[in-house]
Amino acid sequence: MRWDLITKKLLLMFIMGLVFFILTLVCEYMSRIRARRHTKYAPNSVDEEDVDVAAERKRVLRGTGRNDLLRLENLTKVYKTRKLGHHLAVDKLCIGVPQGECFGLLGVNGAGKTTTFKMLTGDIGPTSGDAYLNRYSITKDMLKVQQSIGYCPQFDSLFDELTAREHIQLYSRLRGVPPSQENQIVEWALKKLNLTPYQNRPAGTYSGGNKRKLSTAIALIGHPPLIFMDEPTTGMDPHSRRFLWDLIHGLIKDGRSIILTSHSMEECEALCTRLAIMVNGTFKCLGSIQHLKNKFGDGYTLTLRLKGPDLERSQRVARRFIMQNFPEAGIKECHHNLLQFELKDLSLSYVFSKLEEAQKDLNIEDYSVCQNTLDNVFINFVKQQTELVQERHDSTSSLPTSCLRLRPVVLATRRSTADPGDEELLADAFSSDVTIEADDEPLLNLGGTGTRLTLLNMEPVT
Ligand SMILES: Nc1ncnc2c1ncn2[C@@H]1O[C@H](COP(=O)(O)OP(=O)(O)OP(=O)(O)O)[C@@H](O)[C@H]1O
Repeated sequence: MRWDLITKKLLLMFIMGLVFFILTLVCEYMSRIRARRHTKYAPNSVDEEDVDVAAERKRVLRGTGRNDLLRLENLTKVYKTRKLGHHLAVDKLCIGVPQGECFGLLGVNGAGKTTTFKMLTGDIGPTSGDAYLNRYSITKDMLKVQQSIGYCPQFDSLFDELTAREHIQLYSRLRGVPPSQENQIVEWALKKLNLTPYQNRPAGTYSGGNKRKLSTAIALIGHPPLIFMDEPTTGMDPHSRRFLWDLIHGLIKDGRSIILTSHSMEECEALCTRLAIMVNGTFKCLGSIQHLKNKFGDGYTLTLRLKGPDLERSQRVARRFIMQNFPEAGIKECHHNLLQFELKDLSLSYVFSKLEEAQKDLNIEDYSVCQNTLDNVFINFVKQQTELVQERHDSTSSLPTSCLRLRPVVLATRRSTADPGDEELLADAFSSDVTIEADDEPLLNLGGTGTRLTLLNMEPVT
């Protein structure tokens, strides 16, 4: 009788276990199907990528870059968010970075730079693909990888109460510096980053620039062969910036490799041996600065500022004139009284003579013709990111979808200090440097200003 009861209970437990197991399998299957349905893959597939990016992919995957210090093989990250489902932040990156190279990662807010760093430093795991540092895999030997890297994160992760000296001591111990060498390392780091005058002050009292210096000092402890620097000069004055650039040059000469993200072309020109521009998690171009300038920086940008009571009409007339006289011209910007065109294969004298002739008839206030630089190349690539972000936002909100460019009309800062002037600032920033965060309510990140505004409503720009 008792055995009967025990057998029944065991049978019941087994059946419950089986049901639970089947339910788990069903849930897992459903979530995979949902993931596949919701994951937004970048429109630019590997087949359509730039020849230099494709060549690097081939080189890395063929194994020719086996001796590179850092190797990324199809590194991919998909974030899972409540509002947007699955969001592809980094898409099959392939790159090899040899010893002694400073590699620049450029891209607007939200391009996927920090996510790439986070995967390489073990902050988050990749969804697929792998990366190797000194042949150690980030998916299998993260501890070994972490021993060989230094990381200066985008946001200083410092303890307000600790001094610079205490920070360096702390991280020296964490990195396993022998006690006999600790003092020497601390003095070296303080001197190297010009922090000696502040060594005994709590880090909470430092200026933004000195905090960045301390974060850099921490990244250098233990002499790592590879250092990740996420916007290292943000908040630094020009003098401190030059100082840090010299330091980075010294590190490269020493044979260390550096992966740097920056929003400054000038910084990349000063430091990077090669760079890649990242858009929507993929590389859009890759190579030395000179190569990218030669490849993408040709032609001119013609900017017209129009005047007159009927700007719409002036715009129509000006566009017709440009298309008739410079049929190869492509429109770049059309905003209020400003029109921008890209001109190729035209002599400057021809452009100027035509414009001088027509200046009055076209209601042109003033105009300029300038040679395209790497900045223009960057802005052109970056527009693709802004447009995709905008599309994503449109598809997840009830905002008007007919117009790509939108102007924010109701704003509130994250803090409760909404300033009416912000609206103008935001309208300006919106066309160039904007992120709508995927995991939060729509937020606009005003590049450089550090301001984050919540977007409550939008209206199409007419
Ligand atoms: N924890 C997260 N959950 C969901 N989505 C995220 C998360 N972190 C980042 N993202 C999204 O992934 C994309 C890439 O973000 P990432 O921070 O890597 O960009 P970034 O190029 O480093 O930008 P920034 O220049 O502002 O640092 C963005 O669309 C961002 O909204």
